[in-house]
Amino acid sequence: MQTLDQLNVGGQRVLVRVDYNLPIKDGAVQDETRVTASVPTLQKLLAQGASLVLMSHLGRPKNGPEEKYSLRPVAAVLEKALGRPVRFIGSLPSSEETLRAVESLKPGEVALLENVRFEPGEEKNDPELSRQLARLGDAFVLDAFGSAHRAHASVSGVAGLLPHAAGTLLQTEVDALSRLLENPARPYVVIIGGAKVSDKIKVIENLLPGVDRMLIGGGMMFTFIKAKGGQIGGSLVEEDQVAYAGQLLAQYGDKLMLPTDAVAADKFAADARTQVVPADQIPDGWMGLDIGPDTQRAYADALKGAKTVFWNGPMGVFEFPAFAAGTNAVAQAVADLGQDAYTVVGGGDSVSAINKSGQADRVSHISTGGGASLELLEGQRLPGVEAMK
Ligand SMILES: Nc1ncnc2c1ncn2[C@@H]1O[C@H](COP(=O)(O)OP(=O)(O)O)[C@@H](O)[C@H]1O
Ligand SMILES: O=C(OP(=O)(O)O)[C@H](O)COP(=O)(O)O
Repeated sequence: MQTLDQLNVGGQRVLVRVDYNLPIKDGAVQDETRVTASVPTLQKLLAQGASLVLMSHLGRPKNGPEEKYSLRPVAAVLEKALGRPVRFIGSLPSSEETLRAVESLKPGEVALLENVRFEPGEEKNDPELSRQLARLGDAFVLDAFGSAHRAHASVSGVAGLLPHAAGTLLQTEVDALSRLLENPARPYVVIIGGAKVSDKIKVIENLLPGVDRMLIGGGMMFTFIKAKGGQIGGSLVEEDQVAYAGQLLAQYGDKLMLPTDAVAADKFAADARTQVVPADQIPDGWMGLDIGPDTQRAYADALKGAKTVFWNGPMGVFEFPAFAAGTNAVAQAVADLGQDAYTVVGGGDSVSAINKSGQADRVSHISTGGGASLELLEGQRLPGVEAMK
């Protein structure tokens, strides 16, 4: 990839794609890792006398602008992390209003644009949107490792239209994850959970041949349990992928570990009634929101002695304390491996969870990308990385 040193940005306006898709609850940012991780790149560009136009997505808005997906709360977080004012530009990134606003930036000034996914062309990688975004800078820097697997206008589309380079976060992440690709020390254990089941179940097949064990938790578990004929009540499931999950179990059953028990809830809420049940016997009207105590012990045992670990996706709905025990138990087991293992935890919510558990300092690498890391680990070329070559 081209590096920042290969760009001469003094006096220029630099368009920077960051990943500020932060976990936000009731308007409050829950975890700032993705912002603080971007600061070295931003400081480096500012030190060279550039002005900065930052763009990111937040969540998955489907119908244009919506207040709950606004990046406005992130501007204050960035201001604090950067120690200088940040101008939030609330108009659509492609609009003339945004162009006029960024044209008035002076060297050393920083602007944050509104959510690029409010633009219908963003996820379609619409060339017209890429052209409009390219007007906002003299050069383009990609530092959004967490989005590098998306061939979207603000990630790869705009790169072809401006002199470009990878930011230091993107570079550091690719280097840290490459260690997992090149002869990982064994046993190598991968843990997958979370809620983005349809995205992430696809990478499991390509990861399985290279790992010694894969532990499944979170919302991911129920598609597998259903494939085994289990009863999953109202739990998260990807019906289209049940047959595929069955094939994976038939081929790799010896490597794949599934939960034996789960914490079931009578509603998706912090104050739900709960009960621990066998993971394949979730009653009708109930949903599985965490792995149970037997599974926590079994997963901690499976992690003992591991020399390489990659974890993406919380084991349960850790945002509610009643469903955080599974995630915390796995965080503890990964952290307890200490210096004897190379341990990587990645993903917006997974990082938020390990920070909350107090174990973050004890893992080798905290990655800002979940899906991006998984795609890199299964050997795929990431559109963002390719665009920076
Ligand atoms: N059993 C479950 N049912 C529904 N959602 C779950 C379950 N377990 C975990 N989750 C949710 O998964 C989300 C994180 O998933 P994901 O985005 O895939 O992870 P990451 O951001 O770390 O890549 C969390 O918000 C968590 O509440
Ligand atoms: O949070 C992200 O991915 P992750 O949950 O896999 O870490 C990235 O910002 C990508 O978001 P997307 O999966 O909606 O494209």
